[in-house]
Amino acid sequence: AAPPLGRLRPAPSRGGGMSGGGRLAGRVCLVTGASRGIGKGIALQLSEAGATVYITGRQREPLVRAAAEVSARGGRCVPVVCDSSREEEVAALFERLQQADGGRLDVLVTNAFSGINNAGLRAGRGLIVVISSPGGLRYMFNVPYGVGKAACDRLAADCALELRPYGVACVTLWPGLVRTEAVLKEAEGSGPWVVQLQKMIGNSESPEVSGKCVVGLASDPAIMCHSGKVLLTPDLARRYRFRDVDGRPVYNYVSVRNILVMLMPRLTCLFRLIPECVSIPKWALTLYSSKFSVYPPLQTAPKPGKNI
Ligand SMILES: NC(=O)c1ccc[n+]([C@@H]2O[C@H](COP(=O)([O-])OP(=O)(O)OC[C@H]3O[C@@H](n4cnc5c(N)ncnc54)[C@H](O)[C@@H]3O)[C@@H](O)[C@H]2O)c1
Repeated sequence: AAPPLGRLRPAPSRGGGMSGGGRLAGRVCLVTGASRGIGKGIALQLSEAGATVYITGRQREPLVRAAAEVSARGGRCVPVVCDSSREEEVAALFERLQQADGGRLDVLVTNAFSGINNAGLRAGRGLIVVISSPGGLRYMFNVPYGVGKAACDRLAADCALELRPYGVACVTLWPGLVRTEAVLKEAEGSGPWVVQLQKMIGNSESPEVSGKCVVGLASDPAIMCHSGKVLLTPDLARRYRFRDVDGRPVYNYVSVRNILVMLMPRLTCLFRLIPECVSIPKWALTLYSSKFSVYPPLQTAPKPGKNI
């Protein structure tokens, strides 16, 4: 329903704050669902790189608060109240972009998520980054979560094919466990799942890691080589040579060593001999989720859990 947006093209630089000198100066970006969590982390990093960042959310107050934090990083931030599951609100958002920035949109990050699929399954033009998760590979949390993530991954792959002739890249980003406000609150609870979550939080990433990934992709001259792929935050951290905002390396959640340590913590000393950079090959991950292979011996699905 959205009117077509401007194609990826070199942009004139805009004045104001750091936007004259940042890596993404003059770029116009839109991040859906950015009043908190990963969306806000991405908006913060895009702003720090000097971009104009439109952020959306359903409630004005938290969105305006987030916009103030995002602008403080140097770029221009425009908060727009918009429920991504409502067609008419999405159309109005794109209409506004069409008017305000001459219809240009360089980077679209579809992040808005509320456990329902019609919030995350829309697309536009430009560099499109769809935020998804390994829940797209196999059962995680509950049925709508997996269906939504698998659909997001497929949306990005198929859009990449159709948009390639226009020079527009479309990728999926899988963060690891992210220390969002919601995850930290969940970890304050109790129960076996919470105990497991608390252990995993030590190896989690900040919401700005996804932002650094998006900035890296938006500045990558070879971006078309990645179009259509599922990209993992630890892989992009290595490719674009960045660390988390606290200076720690981004945890490699597909590292053979890290997975073995998680499964058999008593043998940690032994597994430490395996270099962390040795990851499970992507083809093996694909086989793990193959629709034609026997599903792992789960007699019953675990009790449906909360989404992350
Ligand atoms: N947190 C993690 O550890 C983690 C890991 C991997 C992937 N992910 C994925 O990243 C995405 C973002 O997750 P998060 O943890 O930041 O979630 P979150 O709940 O912290 O934030 C979601 C944001 O989207 C907004 N939103 C929800 N529905 C919306 C709608 N209809 N219209 C507009 N905005 C809407 C919310 O207001 C909020 O700002 C999700 O797709 C999630 O599955 C999260």
